[in-house]
This record gives sequence, C-alpha cells and structure tokens, in this order.
Amino acid sequence: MATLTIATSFLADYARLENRLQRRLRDLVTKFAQMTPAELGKQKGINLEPFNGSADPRSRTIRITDNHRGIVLDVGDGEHFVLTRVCTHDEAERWMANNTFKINATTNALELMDTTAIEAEAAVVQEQADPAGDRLFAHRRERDFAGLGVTDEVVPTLMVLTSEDQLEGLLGLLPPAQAEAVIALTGHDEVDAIYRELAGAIHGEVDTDDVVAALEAPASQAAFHVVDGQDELADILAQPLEMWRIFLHPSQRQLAYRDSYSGPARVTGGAGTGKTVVAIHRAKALAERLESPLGKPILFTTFTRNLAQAIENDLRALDPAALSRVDVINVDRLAFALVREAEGRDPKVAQDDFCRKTAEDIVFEAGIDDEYSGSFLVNEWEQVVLANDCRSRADYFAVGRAGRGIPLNRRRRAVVWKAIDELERRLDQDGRRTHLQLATAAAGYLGPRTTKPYEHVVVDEAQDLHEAQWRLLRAVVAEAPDDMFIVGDSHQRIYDRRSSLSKVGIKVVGRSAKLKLNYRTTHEIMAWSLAMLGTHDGVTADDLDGGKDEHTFAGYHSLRSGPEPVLAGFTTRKQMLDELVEQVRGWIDEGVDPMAIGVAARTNWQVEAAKDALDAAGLTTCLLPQRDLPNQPGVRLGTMHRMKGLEYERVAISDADDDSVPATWAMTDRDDDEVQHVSDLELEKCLLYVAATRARDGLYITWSGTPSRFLG
Ligand SMILES: Nc1ncnc2c1ncn2[C@@H]1O[C@H](COP(=O)(O)OP(=O)(O)OP(=O)(O)O)[C@@H](O)[C@H]1O
Repeated sequence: MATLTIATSFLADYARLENRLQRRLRDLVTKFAQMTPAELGKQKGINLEPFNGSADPRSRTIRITDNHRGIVLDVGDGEHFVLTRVCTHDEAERWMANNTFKINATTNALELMDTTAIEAEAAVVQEQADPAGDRLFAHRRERDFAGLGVTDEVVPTLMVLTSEDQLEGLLGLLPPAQAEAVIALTGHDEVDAIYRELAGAIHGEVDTDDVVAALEAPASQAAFHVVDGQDELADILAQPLEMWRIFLHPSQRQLAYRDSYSGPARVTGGAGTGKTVVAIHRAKALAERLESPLGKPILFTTFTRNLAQAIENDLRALDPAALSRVDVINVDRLAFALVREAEGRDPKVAQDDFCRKTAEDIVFEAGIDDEYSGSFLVNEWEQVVLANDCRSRADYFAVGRAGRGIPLNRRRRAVVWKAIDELERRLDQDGRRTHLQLATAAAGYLGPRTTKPYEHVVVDEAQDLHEAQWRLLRAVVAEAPDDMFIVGDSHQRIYDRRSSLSKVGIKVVGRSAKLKLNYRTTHEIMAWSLAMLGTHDGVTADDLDGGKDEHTFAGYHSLRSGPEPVLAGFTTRKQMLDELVEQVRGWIDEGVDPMAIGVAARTNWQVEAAKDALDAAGLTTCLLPQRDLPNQPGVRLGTMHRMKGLEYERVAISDADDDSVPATWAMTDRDDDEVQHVSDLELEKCLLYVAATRARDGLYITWSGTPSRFLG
C-alpha cells in the first residue's frame, strides 16, 4: 500500500474541480493508495512522470484528463507520495519549473517554495519600502527570524519593510509555519515567548534529507497530512472544504493538543483566527483521552443555541466518536436543564421583554421614573446584583459599582434596592426566573455537590457570558488540571457583560494565549473592519479577566486578499433595497451559492424589508431562526446579533444609516448616563464589527440618508 500525504494546495484544487473531474481524480487516488511498491514500480495504472526542466527532480505529474494533471512528490522510497496540486497541463508545466520541496533545517517542516515568485515579490516590496521610514521590524534582529525557521532568502527584505501592507504579498508565498513566525514577530512579544508559542514547531536535530520524518513534524502539519488508510482518504475527499479538520497551524495545534494545562486556560484572538476550531480540536483531544467514560464528561458550551448546533455539527465532522463524550449545549439551556434536574420540573423562564416591562411598571408606580428608567433598573440588577451574587440589601450595599454611570449614594441605593427587590418579588410571584437567575440557581444546587457533572468544560464566545453564568460553569467542574478551556474575543462583545474570570474563581494567569492569523476574512475586509473599530474613540479591548489588552491586534493578519469592501449610500430606502437586490443577484450570477450569502441588518423589521425586496425579485431567501440553523436553500438573512459566530462567503449589511447603527433606540442618552452611553456605543460598534467580519471574500455595506458615524 502506498502511503499518501495530502497537501492543503491539493485539497483546495480538488474542491474547485467540477464533479466529473472530482470523481475521476478520487478513483485515481484511491487506486494509487491501494498499490504496492512493486505495482507502483511498474507504474501500473498510475503514470508518475518526471518532467523535463522541473525545479525539483522528485516532482512527478499524473495524467487525470487530456488537460488536467496532478502533481506529486515522489519521496523515492517506493512508498511515500505527496499529492500536491491539481491543475491544467500548462499550469502544471509552470509549477514544475518553479517549485521545490525543502526541509526546513530549524522546524523540520516539509516546505514548498516558489523561489522565483518569492524573489520577484521581495524585489517589489523592497521598492515600496521608504528608506527614511520607520522599519516594521526595527525591534527585531535577523537572527530572530532565523531562530524561528524563516528562510534566509526573505530576511533582508523583511528587515527593510516600512508597513504591514508590504508584508501581505510575501506572507502568501511563504510556507505556513514561516508565515506564522513572521506574523508573530510583527508584534511586540519577546522572542522567547514566540518561541514557546511555536515551540511545537522547533526541532533539535533535523535531517534535511529525510522527507518521511519531516512529514511527521508538527510544523509540516499546517500544510501536509499523512493519510491514515482508505477510510480517512474517502472522508477527506468527501469534505475537501473543511480544511480546519486536518490542517492546523503550529500555534493552533500547540494549544489544542497540548498534553495538559495545570488549570483553566484562555485563548483570545481577533475574528476568524480559528478560536472555535481550536476549541473543537481541544474537545476532541480531551475526549480521546477519556478511558471508558460514563455519560458525557465533557461540556462544550457557548452563548446561543444556534452556535451550539453549529459546533455540534463541526465536532461530528471532525470526530463523530467524540460526540458520545461531549455534551454540546448553550449556557442558558444548560442552566435550564440543571434546574429542571434539581427541582424535578421545567422552570418557567422570564424573557427580557417581560422583565423590562415589569421594571418600567415598578419605577413608574414608585414615582422614581424621572430618575431611573426600567432599563437602568434591569441593568443595575444584572450588572451589580446578579453579577456579584447579592442576596440581601446588605450584600448590595457592600459591593462596588465600578463601570456603572449614575452614582448612587446610600439613600439612592436604598431606593434602587427596594425597586430591585420588588422586581425579584414580582417575577417570583409569577413563578418565573430569567436565564441569569436560573444560572445562579443551578450554580447553587451544584455548589455543595462533591461529584460534579463534568470533568472538562470548553467555552466558546466567552466575551458575552455573565458572571452568573461563569459561576455556573465553575460549579459544573471540579478545580483540576484541564478543567476549563476558554476562547473569546472582547471586540466581539455584543451584550453588556464585562466579566472578570478571576473574580468568579477562574484563574487563567500563566495559561493564556492569543491567536493571530485570520483564516476567514480577506486582508481587505479585515483591515477595513479594524479601521472601523478605531473610529470615534476606538473600542477598548480587555482580556476577559478585568484587565486591558493594550496590543490587542498586534500581529493580527490575514493571508488572503480580495476586493475592497464596497460602501454604497442612497437617498431613499427603495433605491438602497433595489441595489441590495442587484448586489446579491450579481454574487449569485458569479456562481456564489445563495446559502453562502448572508444579509444582515440591525433590526428585525429591517431584515424583513431586505427579505421582502429579495423575495419580490424572485430570489430564494431563508431567515436565520433563533434556534436550529436551517438546511433549506436560499440567501441567509438575520439581524447582526443572529450573525454572531457564523460565516458567509459574501456578506451584505443593509440599513447602515446613523439612526440604525448605532440604533438610536438602544442607546442610553448621554445626558442621562454618560458611562452607559459610551458603553452602548461600543457595543453597537462591536456589533457592526461582528457582522462585517462574518464575510470571507466580499463585503457590501449600504444605507439610505446619513451613513452610520462608524463608516466615516
Ligand atoms: N488551520 C486552519 N486551516 C484552514 N481553515 C481554518 C483553520 N483554522 C480556522 N480555519 C477556518 O477559519 C474560519 C474561522 O475559524 P473560527 O470560526 O474557528 O474562528 P473564530 O476565531 O472562532 O472566529 P470568530 O471569533 O470571528 O467567530 C473558519 O472557516 C475555519 O474553518
């Protein structure tokens, strides 16, 4: 049997082939994998042909059709072959003439290098660099690059660059582990820290002639995967777009497959950096280690039910067996289920609207509505009382109110407490509890129990969880190594919750890492989104633990490029909606699957209006529901909140005018509460950031009237 290795480039080419060619190639590859070295030696059925003038004497082509060739590295031992590309005959000729396989002497990675292209790009960017400008890598020495395995050919060029933009072209040409090292060096982390972060990629002894050993090196695994038998081969070829299942960058692999963390671990990173991917791989790694477990000892939780469903689907795609050990459930359902178990019946849930309306009644009836709104009361209850688990008036008087805008002296606190007490009483009288109250109740039931329901907890979208939910998560698992693995991004916080992990007993100090490579979004969309975040008193980033994250985007990069986002303003909503329809139709005409197009707006009625316009134009549409992601065809439409955690090939954002984004109705008046006003504004900007960064390749933002202040 031949041992086949699949390169990312092969899978990307394969995914683009039309079905007929995919079938043909699949048959060919399957046959290839079944052949013995003797059969391969006789070239039986697989014509591995060398190529005159090929840059690497080990490169071979195989004929797929008259016009299509596969490119294969023949390791030379009669057994190992690397499936590298699928392209037309002419492209294959060019590829063979320019590309070589090398083993990196530092990282032991097998690397594919188009030295001609790298030299050409290096010459271009050297021209662009301003000799008098500040150098991008002024804080680094040449040997820092060499120590992380960056090829000598590019280091002199890197040292003269004066902007991150000049870096983009080169990064796309470098092997992934090298690109990741260069990206890490753009930031300000100590080289030693980067070294540790990529430690799995650095090797002691390297034999630069031993391809088989190189294929096993962690640094190779971002671009090459040794296939483990026929079943895996079939599985990989059945889902060629799901590259995240197979190829992890060194920093991702290091985080997901680390043997053990001595306690809770936290991974942050910008949008699209693979946080969810790492969390899913971590769940798989933990599941594999459990020996004959009873029930499901791993909890994987996230914010919404839709996201939990998406994660469950991905975990199934990665490792179906893991699902028998991992409970994937959103945090509100978890609280609900635990309370039901403890109380023996379904608790009644008080929804936000009900709660807010009750609060409004209370402040009105108490005659304090000119000083305090219903929203203020609910916020004070959630952000101070429930966040600090205050059970009594004395508790409330004892806690700090940092971050709350309106100051309350003792007399005013007493008034507010009375109103909050009344709110809790009315909910209780009605037999209802909010999701946060259920989380508190569930944590209370679990607290005294010595046997906890889970051995490991993995948390996604951590930035939006409330202290009450963190207390619950702390209570479902005993403090032990590998108890909690937490991923999140404070720039994507879209609910008014700013928890501090350490405050709820989750100590991540010394076990934190940040991902920097954006796999989802093109450089252009990413750069636009970041610039947008920086407009009008940029959003303040935190580390999910009450601290500031000063260098939040240092080293954050995307290796892909595409068109600039399109921003289009119109005088009337009708014009805006007509053009939105044209944009979406244009994408579909280009060949984009309608299901890969997401249309977002700030409010439900704006989403409905966009849907009506698309429907009227004869396009198939599908609203994203609150729960259970749909399978039916059609362009996806949802509010910006609903888009959280999802992704689309193209995204259109409708109604991005200054009354809607920020939503006037969701903003506290500056005169009423300056602090809350600023916080609301940040949340609204983060919401636009979340919506924009759902786009992989194309972003269209449109409005009528005055554009959102975040756009200018
Ligand atoms: N190693 C990888 N190889 C290929 N694709 C990857 C890899 N890691 C992540 N991706 C892809 O990048 C995209 C973003 O990944 P993911 O959703 O995990 O990022 P995230 O950081 O959780 O994003 P966000 O915070 O914006 O929701 C996904 O399409 C994922 O499949």
